[in-house]
Amino acid sequence: MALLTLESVGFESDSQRIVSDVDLVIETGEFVTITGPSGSGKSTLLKLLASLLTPTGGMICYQGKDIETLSPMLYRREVSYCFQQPDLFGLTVRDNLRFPFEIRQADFSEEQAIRKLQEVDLPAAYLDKPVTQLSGGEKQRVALIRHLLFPPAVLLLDEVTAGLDAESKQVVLTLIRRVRGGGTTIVAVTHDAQELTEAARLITMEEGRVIHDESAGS
Ligand SMILES: Nc1ncnc2c1ncn2[C@@H]1O[C@H](COP(=O)(O)OP(=O)(O)OP(=O)(O)O)[C@@H](O)[C@H]1O
Repeated sequence: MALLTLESVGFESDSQRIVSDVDLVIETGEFVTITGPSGSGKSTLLKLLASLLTPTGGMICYQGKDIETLSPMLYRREVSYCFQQPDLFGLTVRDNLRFPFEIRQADFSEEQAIRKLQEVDLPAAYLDKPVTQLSGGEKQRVALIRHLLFPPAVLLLDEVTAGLDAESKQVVLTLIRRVRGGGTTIVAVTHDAQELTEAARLITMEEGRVIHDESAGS
């Protein structure tokens, strides 16, 4: 089933065309990677999908509905965007993992939070660790599990393994595989060769346009 549909999507800023005429259909459960040279518009396309930017041309539909007509809060629960730089807030890991419960007006489950920490090889004691004491790789692991405590329908990953140490990268890739196995649709911007081999569909961008769109093995 078509989950996300892009029709002639474009984005201009200061009269500069950053994304031009992108037509794509992303089906439920797909794992798509977007690659291409620096400055080719990959992150901008992902931010358009996340509704963090609004297309200046064309339309993006989620389950057949123009995303501009959907509640931003509800859309962001369904379609979760992870930044390259982990966007942690508050004082501790607990503050971050409590957030997804708060926005759903649900009681915080320490057990669920600890289980998620363990999924990314972090011990239960990390719950009360100050975020300032985490390494870059640990911050990214916490940022990712914050997005996954309540699994989204679509996970948008913006170079989440870039700059990570080897151990964190493997932990993150294992997590992404598990998320994929759970049926979440994944769209990942990456330059990383290993991450690229994980995907079933590879989209290449150049100068704001999609120049290749192929399924693995095709
Ligand atoms: N809001 C904006 N206003 C003006 N220019 C922008 C804006 N966002 C991005 N750009 C420019 O658009 C181009 C594409 O940026 P984008 O970050 O999408 O590229 P990218 O393919 O993700 O690059 P990289 O691989 O280096 O992260 C760049 O030249 C960037 O400077």
